Amino acid sequence: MTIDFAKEHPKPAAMNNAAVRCRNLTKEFRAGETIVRALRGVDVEIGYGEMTLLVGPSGCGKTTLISIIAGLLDPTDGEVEVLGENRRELTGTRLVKFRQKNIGFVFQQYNLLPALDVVENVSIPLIIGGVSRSEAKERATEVLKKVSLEDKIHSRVSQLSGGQQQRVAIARALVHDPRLMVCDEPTAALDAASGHKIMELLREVSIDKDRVVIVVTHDNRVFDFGDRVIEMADGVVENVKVNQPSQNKSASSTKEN
Ligand SMILES: Nc1ncnc2c1ncn2[C@@H]1O[C@H](COP(=O)(O)OP(=O)(O)OP(=O)(O)O)[C@@H](O)[C@H]1O
Repeated sequence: MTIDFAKEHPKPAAMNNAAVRCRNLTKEFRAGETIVRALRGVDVEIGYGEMTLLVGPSGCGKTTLISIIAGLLDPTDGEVEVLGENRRELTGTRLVKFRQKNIGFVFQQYNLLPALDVVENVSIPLIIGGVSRSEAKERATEVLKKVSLEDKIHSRVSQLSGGQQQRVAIARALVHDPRLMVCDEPTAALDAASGHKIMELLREVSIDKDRVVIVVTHDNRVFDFGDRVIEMADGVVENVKVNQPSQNKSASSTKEN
């Protein structure tokens, strides 16, 4: 059996300097006799220096798309170019090194290690990349200052609020200075004020001509933060909305969480 909801969708206009380009991207998962077409021909471009939101109903393929872009999943077919590299040519050790150098992934459930303190959690990507423990801790402390957690560096993650844990996860994704940050539902578990703070932080990260931030979200409270909002449905891109700069909200009135 094949689950498919084929529709015709126009190709978007080409961007001069895209950080991510997907052309006719497909992804199929096989579950026994059933093939699920999670992506059914995605055409999309994402620019540098922009915060891009990926929105759409549950099961429309958002996590699958960002997982392919971040090199965590292989596509079934189609073309993907990420930061100038053809994804097809990134395999094995090359792919692992590319990810370590260029990609920061923020998971919805944070995926922090409870046995380690905050600074140790944030140091992990550097230590895996071969940086000494002392230098890793120094650099992790610098990033934790940027996310306003310098007073929590020796706390256990279980002692932090949801918003603070999300900031630790963002610090961990940022610590190796990746050019591409991918965040899966970063505000889903947070109250409005904490969610605003997280989006403000991601916006600051995205304002860099060499950097890209992609945020998957269901959370319509944060839609105005995106420079570009890509709407997906049934495994394809349905619509791309470009927000005017004035529409991108400031969260100056946000409370401390
Ligand atoms: N490993 C897998 N094996 C089989 N089917 C999968 C797998 N991963 C995802 N799918 C299916 O692919 C489709 C797209 O899933 P995906 O997680 O990308 O959607 P999503 O838009 O991120 O959903 P949500 O917002 O609920 O996280 C769904 O039908 C899902 O059940």
